[in-house]
Amino acid sequence: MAARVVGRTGRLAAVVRSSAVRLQSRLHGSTGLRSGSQANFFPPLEDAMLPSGSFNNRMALITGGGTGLGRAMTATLSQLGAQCIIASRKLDVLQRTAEEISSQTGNKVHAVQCDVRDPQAVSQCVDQIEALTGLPDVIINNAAGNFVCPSERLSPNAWKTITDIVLNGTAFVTLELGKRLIQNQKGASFLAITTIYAESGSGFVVPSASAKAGVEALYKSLAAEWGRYGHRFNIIQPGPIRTKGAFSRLDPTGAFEKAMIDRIPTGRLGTPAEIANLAAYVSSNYASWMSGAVIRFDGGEYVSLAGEFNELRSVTPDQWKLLEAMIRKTKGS
Ligand SMILES: CC/C=C\C/C=C\C=C\C(=O)SCCNC(=O)CCNC(=O)[C@H](O)C(C)(C)COP(=O)(O)OP(=O)(O)OC[C@H]1O[C@@H](n2cnc3c(N)ncnc32)[C@H](O)[C@@H]1OP(=O)(O)O
Ligand SMILES: NC(=O)C1=CN([C@@H]2O[C@H](COP(=O)(O)OP(=O)(O)OC[C@H]3O[C@@H](n4cnc5c(N)ncnc54)[C@H](OP(=O)(O)O)[C@@H]3O)[C@@H](O)[C@H]2O)C=CC1
Repeated sequence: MAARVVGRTGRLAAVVRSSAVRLQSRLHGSTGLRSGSQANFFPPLEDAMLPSGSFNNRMALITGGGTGLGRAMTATLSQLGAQCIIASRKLDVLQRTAEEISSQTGNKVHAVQCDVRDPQAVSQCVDQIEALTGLPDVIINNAAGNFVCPSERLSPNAWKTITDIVLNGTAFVTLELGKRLIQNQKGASFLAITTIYAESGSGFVVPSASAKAGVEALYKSLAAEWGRYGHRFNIIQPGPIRTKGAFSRLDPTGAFEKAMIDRIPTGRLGTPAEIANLAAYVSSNYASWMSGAVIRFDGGEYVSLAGEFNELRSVTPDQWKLLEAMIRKTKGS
């Protein structure tokens, strides 16, 4: 009798395992099955969400605003009436983006060259901003550097490069602007763009994970300390959103993208316009009671990766009947 039960259990386990493997391989195959079906429930909306004019007479600084997600945030804020300043290392890229967005929205976008790793350059950049627009009402710390690399291959300078851009760069920009805003008794909204693995840590992007975790500690700390000066500090943790900057350094072959989509419950990547809408809301006066918030914006990827039993998604209804019967048959421990 015991042998029969054990035999049957073993066969069932094998059936469940092989069916899960089949399903997994279908999901990871080129058809992109889950992104083709589940994603239909969650279509991305691309229009600006807030009422037009929500940022009239407001100045916004977006670091790394020339490309990718920073560019999308700049476009949305500009469309909503803000005068934007975008700052990063490549002036030609910034100028091109500034002209394109200005010509579409009719609102001025200024391009200012700045390497956020250099505190002197940051101070000069803020001088320039003060001369151009006055101190900003909205600051989005979006600039970052990253690449996948086994930690044993990282040189000291590789570590320093990423942590300097992400943690020190964010700190230099935030402290320089914060001090001047405090001196001028002007309130402001500060937003930092981190990542879902700032919370969990992640192998193969260890300098980025460490620095982004530091940025989160910085912003949560200042939310508590500088509310008295009229400053709000919030954090958005995006999940994967296709940009050239991120995907060329984190998924250079394109092989990883399918696996990411397969584990995201909403069945697709995010879009730059979606994060731009969230950033606009957090930076707007509609969110004036929001400070110290950490907003995960990832289509459900984080919880999908974390849950011990989430792989059971691949068990079929027939297999569940068998599993349930086995569980119900169990008496005692
Ligand atoms: C698929 C997406 C899913 C999820 C995404 C989740 C999170 C995403 C987070 C992000 O931050 S994505 C944004 C990514 N964007 C960027 O990185 C844009 C800016 N990046 C750069 O400019 C470069 O990539 C940079 C970060 C390397 C900085 O450029 P810089 O010119 O200042 O540095 P160097 O080229 O001189 O390199 C410095 C140092 O690092 C070593 N190094 C560079 N690349 C690698 C590598 N791929 N692997 C290992 N080491 C690398 C380089 O050799 C230098 O060290 P040494 O001097 O040689 O010791
Ligand atoms: N795309 C994604 O899937 C995800 C992105 N993120 C975060 O979103 C943000 C935007 O990333 P994304 O748009 O994808 O990638 P991009 O590579 O397009 O953006 C990074 C920006 O940072 C700027 N930058 C890099 N180094 C410096 C520096 N030393 N000084 C000033 N600016 C610098 C770059 O401009 P330049 O080269 O001109 O200096 C670039 O515009 C980052 O904070 C990233 O960590 C988080 C999770 C997921």
